[in-house]
Amino acid sequence: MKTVLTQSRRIVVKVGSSLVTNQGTGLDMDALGNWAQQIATLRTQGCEVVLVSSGAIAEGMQRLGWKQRPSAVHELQAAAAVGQMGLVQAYESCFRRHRLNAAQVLLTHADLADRERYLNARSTLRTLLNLGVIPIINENDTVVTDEIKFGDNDTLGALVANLIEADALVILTDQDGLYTADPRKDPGATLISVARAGDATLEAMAGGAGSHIGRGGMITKVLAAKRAARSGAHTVIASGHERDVLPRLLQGESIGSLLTATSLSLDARKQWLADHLQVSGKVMLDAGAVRVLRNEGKSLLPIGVTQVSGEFQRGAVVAVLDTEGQDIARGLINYSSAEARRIAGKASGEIEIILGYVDEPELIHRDNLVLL
Ligand SMILES: Nc1ncnc2c1ncn2[C@@H]1O[C@H](COP(=O)(O)OP(=O)(O)O)[C@@H](O)[C@H]1O
Ligand SMILES: N[C@@H](CCC(=O)OP(=O)(O)O)C(=O)O
Repeated sequence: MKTVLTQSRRIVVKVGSSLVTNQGTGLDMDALGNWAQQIATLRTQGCEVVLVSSGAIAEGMQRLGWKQRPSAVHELQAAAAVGQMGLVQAYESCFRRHRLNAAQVLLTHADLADRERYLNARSTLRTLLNLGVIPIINENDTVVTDEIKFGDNDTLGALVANLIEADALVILTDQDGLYTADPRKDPGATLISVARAGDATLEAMAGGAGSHIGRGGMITKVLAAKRAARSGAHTVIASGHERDVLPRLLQGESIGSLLTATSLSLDARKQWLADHLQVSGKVMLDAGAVRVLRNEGKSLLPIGVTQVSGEFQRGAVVAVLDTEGQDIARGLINYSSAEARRIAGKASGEIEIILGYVDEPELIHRDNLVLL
């Protein structure tokens, strides 16, 4: 299992409230500074990192002088709004020391369930990563109610891993990893070092939050690993206090609990593509394009497309039809419907002349295409 994370080029790191706020006593600047330094190291090694950070509510409570976590949702939302200020300020100054820009991204469940907002979030995050910026994500607590809440940032971390097709999700917490039982309650509990993400026995071991600071506990981390595995991402649950935990993990060291995605990343991504997304448009192919897609496993080029229907944006999932109109594949398309109509039937070399720019020479890359 040593090599699993060494191949990671894009990772999501999630840090929990108890870590970020030193068990609710205020932002732990040393810890934040440490993670920023580790992330800066990963960037110099060519690894893209998205940080999902909790702690807004805990920090807000601290700033407002509240000793007890309120149960009223609007009070929690108010605390989050206050605390988020401190959180981003702190990260901003930590990353500045490494000459890295950070960006605040606040998301809700509805943003990732809605096709257009999902695509917008995805392109923004990809653009930030291309620009070398570190996106710092939290749930947009101000606008969410219980029904549309992620509720815990472990789930949000997994959805972000799906969104950006990350290779790994690293969940840093206040324990060394997943134990056979909650170590706060069972001193005999032992650490699980490797398991398969989605293994049902893990769910039975994982309990809720052991403190009043964190929300989800271990169960949401185990479920997040299962969800992240759907797009091929492996998950590590480890202690955020472990020295240089991120670079060491990416060097292949075994730290904490590794929950592996079973299928190959590409296969899993295709499965996820086939299973999880609605089709927003259709492209019809000529016989030659059908042949190369089916028999040679190639990418779909605009020249093989005879018709484009539906309205969609770049990155949408579209159905691919043969000459008879039969659904033969689906894939993530590199151009919007308006652009695709203009370049349909044209050679890839002509894309720039027609559109004035080229996003990709393929209409759908073979890695983003699944045959049905
Ligand atoms: N099987 C388990 N292994 C480890 N920790 C567990 C387990 N079951 C429950 N826990 C509890 O989960 C807590 C971590 O979750 P949480 O408090 O939500 O942290 P975070 O703020 O990092 O998300 C641990 O402190 C621990 O008490
Ligand atoms: N958006 C909330 C997240 C709460 C949460 O999920 O906490 P945790 O279980 O520590 O990851 C906050 O920033 O306080």
